[in-house]
Amino acid sequence: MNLMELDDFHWLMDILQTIDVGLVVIDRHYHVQLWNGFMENHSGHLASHIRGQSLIEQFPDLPEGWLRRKVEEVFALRSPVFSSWEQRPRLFDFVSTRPFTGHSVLMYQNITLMPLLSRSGNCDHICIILYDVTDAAIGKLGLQQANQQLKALSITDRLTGLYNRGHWEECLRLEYQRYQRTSSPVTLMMFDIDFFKKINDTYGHPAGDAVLRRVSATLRHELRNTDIAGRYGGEEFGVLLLDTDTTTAHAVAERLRIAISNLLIEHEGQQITLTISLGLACLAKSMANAADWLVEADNALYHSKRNGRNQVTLARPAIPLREMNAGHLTHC
Ligand SMILES: Nc1nc2c(ncn2[C@@H]2O[C@H](COP(=O)(O)OP(=O)(O)OP(=O)(O)O)[C@@H](O)[C@H]2O)c(=O)[nH]1
Repeated sequence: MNLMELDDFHWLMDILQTIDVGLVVIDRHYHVQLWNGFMENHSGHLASHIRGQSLIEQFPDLPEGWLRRKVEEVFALRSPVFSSWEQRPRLFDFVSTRPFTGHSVLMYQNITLMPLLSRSGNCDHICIILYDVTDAAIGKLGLQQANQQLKALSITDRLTGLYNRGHWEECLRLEYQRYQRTSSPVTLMMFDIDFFKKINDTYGHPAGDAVLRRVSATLRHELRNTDIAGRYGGEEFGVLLLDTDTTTAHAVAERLRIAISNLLIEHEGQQITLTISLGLACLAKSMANAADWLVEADNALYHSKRNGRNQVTLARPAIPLREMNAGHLTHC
């Protein structure tokens, strides 16, 4: 090596040592041959101590199975392999201190595994290149989280926490379409608080809001996770009871009716009781679209209202469910 080449070599070594990227060279037995300054700083292991040692033994937390698969792939194909933080957040559990917030988090890493060929063309070593992409990853994750929160807000009714009308109607259309493919029973339950205007007028609007929140909480408590509940209007609610035929839907509706009629809502020293009227419509092939389905359930609900409130009616033909219990069960 002449003097010029020696200078070049020293510069290269300086660069490798100080570059803000992790560089590790391993042989076929996973023994470390090169460990640069970045790796020393973040791992706490000096190059002089780790050189010649097994990477796997020195770092028991490494994802060994994943690393071995990737390394063997690089040796076999003699071409680089890349893994982004989105596929696997990190190879080494290094802590990163974020410059702007001073907040410590585990470092997110992009990884490249590169085959190193000897002058005779053999591939007996691999270089692991490790990029600290923590800031980009945290930024992207934050954005994703903000987008999820925005989406949740855009489909949620502020007062009750149930789905808002727009999103719930979208679910109604999707369930209608799903039924065309699967024909599995699905029942729509619409209900409305009885004499809600009187509650507002007697106890005040904030008390009315408290009633709406409590009714929604009771509804959530009575439903299965798969049921889809939304606030349809002021004091009207819609629930899609999935995989539920008329008989089961009736049991759900009655349970809800009784639970609501048993509520005693305390608001600023006042005790409020209430009832609801319900309508059920099991989806049938004869219904031309989701709007038809909704009309059927709404008609059943208004039948309950006209018939004295605090009761359940099944659509087509409108039958109060008290009669169903007496043996007049009609399926739609
Ligand atoms: N507190 C409160 N009241 C609301 C809200 N949205 C709608 N309302 C009220 O709900 C009441 C609905 O009254 P009506 O449509 O006459 O129905 P109702 O008094 O429940 O009578 P029936 O449905 O026939 O039993 C109106 O007074 C609305 O102002 C809300 O978000 N909060």
